[in-house]
Amino acid sequence: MKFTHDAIVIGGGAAGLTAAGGCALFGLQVALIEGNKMGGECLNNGCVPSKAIITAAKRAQEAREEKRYGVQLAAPKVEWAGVHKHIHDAIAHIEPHDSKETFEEMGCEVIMDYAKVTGKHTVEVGGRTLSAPRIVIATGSEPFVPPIEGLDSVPYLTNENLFDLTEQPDHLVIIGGGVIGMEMAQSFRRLGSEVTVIEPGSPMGRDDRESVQVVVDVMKDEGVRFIAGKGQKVEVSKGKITVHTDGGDTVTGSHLLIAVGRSARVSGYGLEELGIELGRNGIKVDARRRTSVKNIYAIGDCREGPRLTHVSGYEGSNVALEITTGLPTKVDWKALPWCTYTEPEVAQIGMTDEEAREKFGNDKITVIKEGFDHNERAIAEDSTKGHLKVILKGKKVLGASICGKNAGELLLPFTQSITGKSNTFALGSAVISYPTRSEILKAAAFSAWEPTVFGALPKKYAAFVAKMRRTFN
Ligand SMILES: Cc1cc2nc3c(=O)[nH]c(=O)nc-3n(C[C@H](O)[C@H](O)[C@H](O)COP(=O)(O)OP(=O)(O)OC[C@H]3O[C@@H](n4cnc5c(N)ncnc54)[C@H](O)[C@@H]3O)c2cc1C
Ligand SMILES: NC(=O)c1ccc[n+]([C@@H]2O[C@H](COP(=O)([O-])OP(=O)(O)OC[C@H]3O[C@@H](n4cnc5c(N)ncnc54)[C@H](O)[C@@H]3O)[C@@H](O)[C@H]2O)c1
Repeated sequence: MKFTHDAIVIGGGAAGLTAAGGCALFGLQVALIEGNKMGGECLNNGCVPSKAIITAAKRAQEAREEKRYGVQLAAPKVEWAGVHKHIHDAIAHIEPHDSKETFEEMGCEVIMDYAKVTGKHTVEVGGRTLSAPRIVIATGSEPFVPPIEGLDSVPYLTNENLFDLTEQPDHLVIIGGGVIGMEMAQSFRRLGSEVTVIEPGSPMGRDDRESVQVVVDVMKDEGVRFIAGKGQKVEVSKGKITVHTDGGDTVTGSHLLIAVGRSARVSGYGLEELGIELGRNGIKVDARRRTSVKNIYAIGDCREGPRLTHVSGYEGSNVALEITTGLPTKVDWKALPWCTYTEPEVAQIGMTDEEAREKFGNDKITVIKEGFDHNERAIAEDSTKGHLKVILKGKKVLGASICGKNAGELLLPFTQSITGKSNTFALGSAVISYPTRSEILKAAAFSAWEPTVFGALPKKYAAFVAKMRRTFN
């Protein structure tokens, strides 16, 4: 078969951009296909707008504590148009990093249209048939909308329209106390909306219990109301939305946000027809991110597994490396970090206390806990809420849970403790929680290695592997 490209990447979000960019920098012929907006969820409806609103909310909260440290601020006056502008300015500022032009400059052929996988090696897009030895699916996920009675006749928000609100909600009712629910609950409350969160289990269920409790207490103090239960039925009357829970509670608000998790985008573009195996919520992949059709990879939110921007980026670069070098490249989650950007932040790397005890048994695990109330910088800054917990098996670090100001920035040393690698190459390829300032360290280390990694010799080698693959598949 004569191929049009060396690799075809479907999806221009964090996962697809990293995979396509990586392959192109090694000199491969890459087609990058995006049907909607370059940058995907993170840039347009996810991390960037959510972190922008968190910033506006922090500013309002700080001003609310009018008199502090002998300094007086005026009480906050929130103008929603300004908040909306800040959110969209942040998106516009970052947009060029992910643009069609940027990726064309890197050497990709960028096609703005929806793609369909039509065979093991073929993809149809915009009336053309493209072919390549390797295809990468990076189609992402969308908000899961649960089967709640009445929901189809009630206007509701998800992360796809939340950041387009042109007026501030009087009372935002949020179904789901996961990561989105908690970050948005605190933000809207701080900006002056009444907020109620409906959550059946423990909020932010994947995180360390003690850390989550600190945040829940802070949010309750700030006026967020929590209702234990599942959203079961919703109705709208005179512009107000009422949610009934399975526990018999009722709450009426002006706006409703659904934040109960994600659905992987797996249908409507040829996967079923090709017999690619699907799991409960996403494409099934092996440790190398190969699907059941081995020359087709699936990375990022569309496959089963963790759904985070830095995870999408990590998988994208792993797959690019495997495609260009021909060497198997497995993912490793031992040192996976993540952070929820509430105030205080809740950051995690590796195992939590509970996970380690469950896996190795109570007697094998030691947990060291240090409170920020003994940290003199925290005392001077009057931000002593929270702690650091290091989870050890013997002297080996299995994980760390941090709750406190800028907790996400404190994870990096534990990446090195868990992996045992600390040189600049390791730093340049470390998985770092997104978005944190710590990423600048990785960027600098990566830049130091860039001329070597994408130098003439590796490119020659990649060209040889690509030629072999075009000949022998
Ligand atoms: C509100 C919110 C806040 C978040 N905050 C954070 C955070 O702070 N930190 C963090 O790490 N993660 C965060 N996330 C998660 C993060 O946004 C996702 O994990 C990440 O964006 C997934 O990237 P992806 O490339 O896998 O998928 P996506 O970004 O969804 O990209 C997939 C792309 O594929 C395109 N596509 C789909 N089908 C086709 C097709 N057939 N043909 C062509 N194109 C197609 C889509 O249009 C889309 O652009 C947040 C998510 C949300 C919703
Ligand atoms: N800071 C970050 O890294 C960040 C921020 C936002 C989102 N994200 C990513 O976005 C994804 C989606 O986040 P999310 O908050 O939608 O999902 P989530 O999985 O974090 O939380 C969903 C919550 O909804 C609850 N729930 C389910 N059904 C319900 C019902 N009927 N009524 C009430 N509650 C119900 C669940 O118990 C759970 O706590 C996650 O994969 C996350 O990784 C990451």
